[in-house]
Amino acid sequence: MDMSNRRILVFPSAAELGPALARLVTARADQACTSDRGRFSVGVSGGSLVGLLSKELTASPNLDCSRWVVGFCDERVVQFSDPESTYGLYKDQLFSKVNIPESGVLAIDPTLPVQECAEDYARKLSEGFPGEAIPVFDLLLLGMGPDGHTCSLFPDHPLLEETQKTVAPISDSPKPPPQRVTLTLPVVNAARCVAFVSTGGSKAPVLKRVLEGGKGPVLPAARVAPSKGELLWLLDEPAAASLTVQMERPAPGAHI
Ligand SMILES: O=C1O[C@H](COP(=O)(O)O)[C@@H](O)[C@H](O)[C@H]1O
Repeated sequence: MDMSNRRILVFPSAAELGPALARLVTARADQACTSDRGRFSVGVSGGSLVGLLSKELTASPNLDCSRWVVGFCDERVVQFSDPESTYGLYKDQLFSKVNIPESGVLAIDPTLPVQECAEDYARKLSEGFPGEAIPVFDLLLLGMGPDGHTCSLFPDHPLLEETQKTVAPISDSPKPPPQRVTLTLPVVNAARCVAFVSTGGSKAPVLKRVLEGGKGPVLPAARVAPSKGELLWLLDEPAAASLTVQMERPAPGAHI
């Protein structure tokens, strides 16, 4: 796997990582909005990212999201009012506080059975990325669980081998809730930039395996390798504690 486009950026703590993440998102948004595309497409993940991203973006001065298209890297098939709903959390913490147009948020329909929900979300993505055989996001923001899963792509799961669908249903997620929809690896690896955000010492052992290799099957997060885009890992010191690979420690306020 070609790792020449991979950068590992380490910040003293999540408190320093957060503003750097916001600078990354806003810089990529400005770049995309002033390109021929005239808009910024970003895919967001759930879990710990929701709070961090929402806090930092809502604190960003003069944030203009009017030309953003937001998709979900994965989503739990539960009602939006359920605390497990990633959309529900972002709606409360981010979408309701910034000027993202409602039409710019590509959300699942949680009233559908999981298979139809995935098909419906795939159709929304296809309509949201007209003329693209596979949606090419400007930026995907990913998390990683302590088992090495990313999106809702879990270790040893057959969905890791999906090559045709852009969105897949999963009804046996080892992490609750069991029913979810997820972008597939071909979509993740087609993005212009993929940024993982991983913080805390509990992630250190899995990060070592994902970023440095080792025995055992390749974990889902280690299969993320954008074919033409960049791959960034934003870590805090506790998460990076066991790593011996080359890392960057950006100066405070630096653009990444
Ligand atoms: O279940 C999920 O977990 C992953 C990782 O979450 P984290 O809380 O460990 O950061 C997340 O990226 C994914 O979107 C979510 O559905």
